[in-house]
Amino acid sequence: MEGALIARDRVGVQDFVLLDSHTSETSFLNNLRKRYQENLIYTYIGTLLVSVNPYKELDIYTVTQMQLYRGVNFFELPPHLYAIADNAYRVMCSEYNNHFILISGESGAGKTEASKKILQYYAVTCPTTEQLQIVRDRLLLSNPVLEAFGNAKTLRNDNSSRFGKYMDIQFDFKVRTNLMDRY
Ligand SMILES: Nc1ncnc2c1ncn2[C@@H]1O[C@H](COP(=O)(O)OP(=O)(O)OP(=O)(O)O)[C@@H](O)[C@H]1O
Repeated sequence: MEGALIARDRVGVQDFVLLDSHTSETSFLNNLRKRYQENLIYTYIGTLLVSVNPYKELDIYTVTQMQLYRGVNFFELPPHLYAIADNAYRVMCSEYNNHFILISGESGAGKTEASKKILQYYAVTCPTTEQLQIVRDRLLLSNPVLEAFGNAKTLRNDNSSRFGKYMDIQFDFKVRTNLMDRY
């Protein structure tokens, strides 16, 4: 499964830095198009992740995929949001400092969906306790409430967020250190 996934991802280059003509816009777009046609929506530029909205459900957000990316070094697996999320978590744990993930793009690019997928990743893969599970469920359920009040249909996006979003996820140090060996 893992081998097939990695082989399938060898379409174009996984990292724009590896393009022969890395300063050419045409090569950049060709690589993006080639990968997109194979449903490979993620490509790195170093540690930055470029994403193209697939506008269809892809089977790349399963729990199996989450487990695959958990604790694995950034460049060992095909580019994915989960690699970004996992890397931020691991570096936070090892360096004892705050990290942020900045998601930007035009309306309809997929920012909101990406932020939800990152939350889901943390919900599934991070050490937890019974009490934390309640907070986690509330956090995930807060999205539909925010969207009910703050989203609207526009020409570009049927579910456009009409507000900026800042999410602050705080991890409990004790839980983290107690359960760190499981990570
Ligand atoms: N990874 C994805 N897989 C499948 N569909 C997606 C994905 N990302 C986005 N979409 C589709 O594209 C639509 C628009 O995405 P989203 O609302 O996340 O865009 P946005 O960048 O937050 O836009 P806005 O700035 O207008 O709020 C989603 O409602 C969903 O149908």
